[in-house]
Amino acid sequence: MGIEVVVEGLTKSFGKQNIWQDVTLTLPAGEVSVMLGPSGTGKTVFLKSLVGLLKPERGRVLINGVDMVNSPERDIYETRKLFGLMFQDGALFGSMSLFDNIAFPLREHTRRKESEIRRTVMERIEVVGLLGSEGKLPGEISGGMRKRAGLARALVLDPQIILCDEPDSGLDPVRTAYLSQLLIDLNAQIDATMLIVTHNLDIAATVPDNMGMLFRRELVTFGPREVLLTSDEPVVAQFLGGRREGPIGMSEEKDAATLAAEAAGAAGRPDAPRAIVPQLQPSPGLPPRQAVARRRERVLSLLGTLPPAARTAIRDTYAKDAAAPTLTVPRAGSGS
Ligand SMILES: Nc1ncnc2c1ncn2[C@@H]1O[C@H](COP(=O)(O)OP(=O)(O)OP(=O)(O)O)[C@@H](O)[C@H]1O
Repeated sequence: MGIEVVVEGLTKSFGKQNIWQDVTLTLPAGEVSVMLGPSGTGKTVFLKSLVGLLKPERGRVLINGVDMVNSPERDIYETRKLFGLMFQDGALFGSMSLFDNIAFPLREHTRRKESEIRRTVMERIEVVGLLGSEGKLPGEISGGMRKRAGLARALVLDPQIILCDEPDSGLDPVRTAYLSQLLIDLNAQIDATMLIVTHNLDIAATVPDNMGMLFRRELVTFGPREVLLTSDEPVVAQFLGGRREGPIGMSEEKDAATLAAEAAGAAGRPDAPRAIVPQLQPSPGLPPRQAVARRRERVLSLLGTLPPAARTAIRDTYAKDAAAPTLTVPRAGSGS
C-alpha cells in the first residue's frame, strides 16, 4: 500500500522571491491527488521539495517518520527510493533504447541480475502499453509514447509514492483520456500514493480523489475532490471554468483596477453551473482500487468539517455509487 505524505507549514523562497508559504496538507495513503495552479505558482518546486531535491526554509515533509527537509541526508536518500518520478518531458536519455532507459534505475540502484531486470522492465512496458516499442530510441516515438515510457521508468523500483509533473503536456485530448485511464489503472494495480500536477481540466475532473490549488504563494485549498469542484472561491471558479475574468491574469495577478472593471462587466452574468462528473473506474479485468473504500471512510468522517456544497456533492456521489455510470476507455495501446 502507498504511504501517507504529511506536509506541514512548508515555505520555499529563492533569494528574495517567495514561491509559497505555510503549505500544509496530507496526501492520503494510496489515494490519487491533483495539484492545480496557474503557471509559475511553484507546483514543480513543490514536487521537488517533497522528494528532498529542493530545500524549503521552513516546515516538514514527513514520510514514514523521515522529514525530507530536515532529516540527515542518508535518511532522505533512502526514503527517496520509495518515490517514482515522472517529469514533464519524460526525461529520457536520447541515445538509449526505451528498454535501456526504463532499465536504468534498476541497473543504477540495485544489484539485480540482467534476467530479473529484463522481466521487470518488460512487465512495466506492458503496463504502459508499449510492448513492441522497447527497442526504439526516444526520438523515434511520439510524445505520448515518451510520456508512457517516462511513467514505466518511474515504476521500475516499485514506488509507493508516484509524482507526475504535467503528464499531459503536449498530448491531444484523446491521448490525455488514455493517460487518465492509465493513471487510474496503475493506482488499481499498485495502490501507490499519487500526486499529479496538471493544468488539464479533464484530468482534474475525472482522475483524483483529492485536489488542491496553489495561487499567490498560498495553498488555496486541498481536500476531497468535491471541495474544489464545488468551490466558489473566485480563483478556483476561474481556473476550472478556463475564463479570463477573475484574479488570475497573464502574469499571474491582475491589478485592482482591472479586476474592478471586469467585475462591473460581469455583473448579472452568472457562472455556468458546474457539474461533478463521475471519477474514472479501473479498466475491466483490473482489480478495484483499494483506496476507494479507505477514502470513503476518511471522507465521511470529515463530512462535518466541509463546506455545505461539498458535503451535498459527497453524499450524492456515495448515494449514487452503486448505480453510477462508469467512465472507462480501453487500456492504452501502443500507438500514441
Ligand atoms: N532552482 C531555481 N532557482 C531559482 N528560481 C527557481 C528555481 N526553480 C524554480 N524557480 C522559480 O520558481 C517559480 C515557480 O516555478 P515552477 O516551475 O515550480 O512553477 P510551476 O507552477 O510548476 O509552473 P508551470 O505550470 O508553468 O510548469 C518560478 O518563478 C521559477 O522561476
